[in-house]
Amino acid sequence: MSLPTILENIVARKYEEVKENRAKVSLAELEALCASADAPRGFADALRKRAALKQPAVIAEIKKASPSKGVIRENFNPADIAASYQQGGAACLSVLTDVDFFQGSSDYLKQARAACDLPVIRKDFMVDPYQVVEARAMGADCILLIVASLEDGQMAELNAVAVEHGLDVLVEVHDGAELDRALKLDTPLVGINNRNLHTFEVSLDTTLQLLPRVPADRLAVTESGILTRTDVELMLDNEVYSFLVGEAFMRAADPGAELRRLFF
Ligand SMILES: O=P(O)(O)OC[C@@H](O)[C@@H](O)c1c[nH]c2ccccc12
Repeated sequence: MSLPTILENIVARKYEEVKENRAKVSLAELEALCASADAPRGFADALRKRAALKQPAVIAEIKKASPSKGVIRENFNPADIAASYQQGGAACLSVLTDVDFFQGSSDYLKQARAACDLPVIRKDFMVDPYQVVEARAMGADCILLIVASLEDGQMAELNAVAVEHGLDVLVEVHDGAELDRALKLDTPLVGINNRNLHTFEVSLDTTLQLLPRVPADRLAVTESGILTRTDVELMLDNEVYSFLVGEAFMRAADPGAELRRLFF
């Protein structure tokens, strides 16, 4: 038997976390919180608007640490970073809410969203409809579905709950088989993760190889490992306008200024 990969460990922990959270706040209570939450800001629309003009549509990520890199940023104030990203020209934000592996928090998402006008994706490992409702209750505008960690039926259910709650969905793939499965969902945003979540290997070729197989009515978002102006130009030359970038910004003293420098 082979050892479980990090993705498998995270997903196993998520099922436990959902149980713990449900014992503290019931689904009915979450639904009530959704009713009083700020209206969704239109995550997919914000990206589409930029991409239609052939301008970079950047989802700027707020990430303190990751399993592959350890602590990425010490001076970590989500509200300041969010404001800086908006100044720098971001189209949307991504906030890690996973506590155990990424040192994230739902409070970070709330603080970041309150500090700007940008739509925000809850970056976490969704395995249960409870987490989708929780996402909307904390104010998220979009959720991530990672095909590598979900069955087809689960994905369809999570997607349906998201749509029902006014959330957009970014469905994330890493290879052709996952892309085929992702395309069964009726969602406009397809994320191509250049980082393999089982091995952590990063290659921008992942995006270039899968891109021809993304139908014209979907928006491809290249995710992970975008570090230099050369990386950005490679994507723009291939007509990829949507980007999800974390580390390159998080390591800069001024994350928004680094966004502007890399993209505009
Ligand atoms: O920091 P990077 O290499 O710019 O990557 C950002 C983002 O793509 C990455 O954090 C990510 C992509 N998919 C994920 C799924 C879970 C956690 C994190 C991720």
